[in-house]
Amino acid sequence: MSQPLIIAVPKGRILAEVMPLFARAGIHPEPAFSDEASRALRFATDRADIGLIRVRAFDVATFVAHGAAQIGVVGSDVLMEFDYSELYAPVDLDIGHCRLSVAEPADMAAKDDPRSWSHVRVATKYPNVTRRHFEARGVQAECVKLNGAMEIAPVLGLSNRIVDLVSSGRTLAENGLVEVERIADVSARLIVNRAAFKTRAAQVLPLIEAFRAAVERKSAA
Ligand SMILES: Nc1ncnc2c1ncn2[C@@H]1O[C@H](COP(=O)(O)OP(=O)(O)OP(=O)(O)O)[C@@H](O)[C@H]1O
Ligand SMILES: O=P(O)(O)OC[C@H]1O[C@H](OP(=O)(O)OP(=O)(O)O)[C@H](O)[C@@H]1O
Repeated sequence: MSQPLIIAVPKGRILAEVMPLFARAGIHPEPAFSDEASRALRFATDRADIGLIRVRAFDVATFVAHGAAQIGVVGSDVLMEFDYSELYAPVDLDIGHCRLSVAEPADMAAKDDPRSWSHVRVATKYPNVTRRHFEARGVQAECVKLNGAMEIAPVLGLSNRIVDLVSSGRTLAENGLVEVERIADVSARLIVNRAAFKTRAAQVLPLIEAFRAAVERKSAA
């Protein structure tokens, strides 16, 4: 038999939504996979031809782009940030919905007009997306790279604005911030390494179809 395909899945918040999707696609991981306390990184499934690895959300794209895993599940926010040409994203999985937005302190927003900006200092986990977004409208963005807790940066003077994911808006509100511009809507995608897509088509294509059908079954339910 050929080598098992490796699917990279992000730990953290998407995992809970990924599990039912995998079940609908006919893939059942060993129990330790959904146990966040487990220290294992690699997991078997009930299919001998499919193994899973559980890695950080931003690293899923890197593992798949370099061919260390052939398939992955990752937010479109991560794909936008890395822009890897080695990745093909054939299926929108309709999970992990949120948006990537610019936010600033509420008192600043009350007197602010985004059309007047020429230079902004932004704390973000997404410096590439942020620079591209502002460049497209003639604004120079100076980015301070953080890996989390962006919302605390403005009040401490680290930046005057942030670019981060927003879902309910609760994190912004509890930190005195308001959303002033939406950069993109985000959802999780199935990604495939382009080389594996060609060289292992017999294994990869049925799996893409299984995930497509799993998403359709969910929206029909
Ligand atoms: N509030 C949210 N609502 C819905 N989806 C979200 C939300 N925040 C993040 N996501 C999606 O989940 C992915 C992983 O986010 P998560 O917050 O679990 O990562 P993280 O904890 O920052 O990851 P890590 O600690 O591994 O760097 C994001 O890339 C995004 O696509
Ligand atoms: O609009 P809300 O519903 O409040 O969601 C937005 C928050 O969710 C994400 O963080 P997460 O909770 O994943 O924690 P993190 O800072 O560890 O990434 C994101 O970075 C925001 O901080």
